[in-house]
Amino acid sequence: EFNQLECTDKQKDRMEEFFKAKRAVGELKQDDLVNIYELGQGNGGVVYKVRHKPTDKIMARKIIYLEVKPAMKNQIIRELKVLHQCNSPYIVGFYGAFAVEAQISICMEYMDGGSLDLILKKVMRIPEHILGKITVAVLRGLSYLRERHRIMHRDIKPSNILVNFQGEIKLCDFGVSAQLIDSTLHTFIGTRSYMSPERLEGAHYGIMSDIWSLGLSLVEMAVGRYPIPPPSTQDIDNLIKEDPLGNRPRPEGFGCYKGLAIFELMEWIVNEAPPSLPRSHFSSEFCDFVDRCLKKSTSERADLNTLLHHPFYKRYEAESDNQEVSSWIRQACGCDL
Ligand SMILES: O=c1[nH]ccc2cc(OC[C@@H]3CCNC3)c(Cl)cc12
Repeated sequence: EFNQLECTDKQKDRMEEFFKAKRAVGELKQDDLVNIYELGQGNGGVVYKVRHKPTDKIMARKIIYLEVKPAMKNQIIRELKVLHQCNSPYIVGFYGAFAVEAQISICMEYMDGGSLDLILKKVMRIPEHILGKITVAVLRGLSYLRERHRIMHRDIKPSNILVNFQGEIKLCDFGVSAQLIDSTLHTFIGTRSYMSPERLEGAHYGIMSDIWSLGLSLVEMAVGRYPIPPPSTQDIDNLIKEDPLGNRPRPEGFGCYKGLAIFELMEWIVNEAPPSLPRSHFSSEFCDFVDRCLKKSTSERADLNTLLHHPFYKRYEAESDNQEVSSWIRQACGCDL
């Protein structure tokens, strides 16, 4: 069976290409980078599309503003160096990190399809067969981080899953630097939480918390809105009936229902039943997959290995070409020229 840590020849070639480009770039310096435009905000920083002048290489640069003591800043830069060893077809490439005054810059592989939260803003929903490929990439990315680096992601959500026009799907913004995590914990801003009940309750949490976040992200991307409080079956029928293919651009104000305040939302996640997918619109394997990810008790929740043997994962892990995702991303970005 396909060991989720092995790569196809095509994936090996693409990673070799990246290493070659990275060697040409060498040591990153602030003055060698020029901003092209802002790609997005969130996760404690702003991400820019930048050009590395000496090599003309296009990169994504995340800038995090941190008022920390120099000793802590140096520790963060030192810990981020582990990213040089994080090489997988399912993890976004890393060129390097550096600090200038209160700014920490993390330079990464540019993904021209952007992050899935931005894609969701453009289309109504993501179809099940694309979510199947996303699931394969996320589970393989989580396996890689656990098997090779003994770390969990800590922040699985649509905005940390990136896609490109070649149809590749990769994870970014995982918690590799303990100091960076500590320094940014108090700065949480946001109106939604993908955190698991046990994590919200302050209990110990681990990889099983990433599984919950994956389940919640899949329900959101399948239905087309953040799924807490759970949309009624009527809501879902309206969401899907009015646009069965889920490709019409989102009308203004759609989906940003008058949501719960963030604290009420966290209370809901801890106290109420988890969201689920309606079997009327999604395959039973997909519904069962998210149900196993969204068990509130970690002892009932499926772990990574169980999910790697689930029929929903099995249905998509065999396909090795990215063609289907590539054409869907292009049409979603309105770029199928
Ligand atoms: O191309 C990218 N490479 C690495 C990170 C990255 C992050 C991005 O967006 C992240 C923000 C966070 C919240 N919404 C979008 C985009 Cl839009 C492209 C890239």
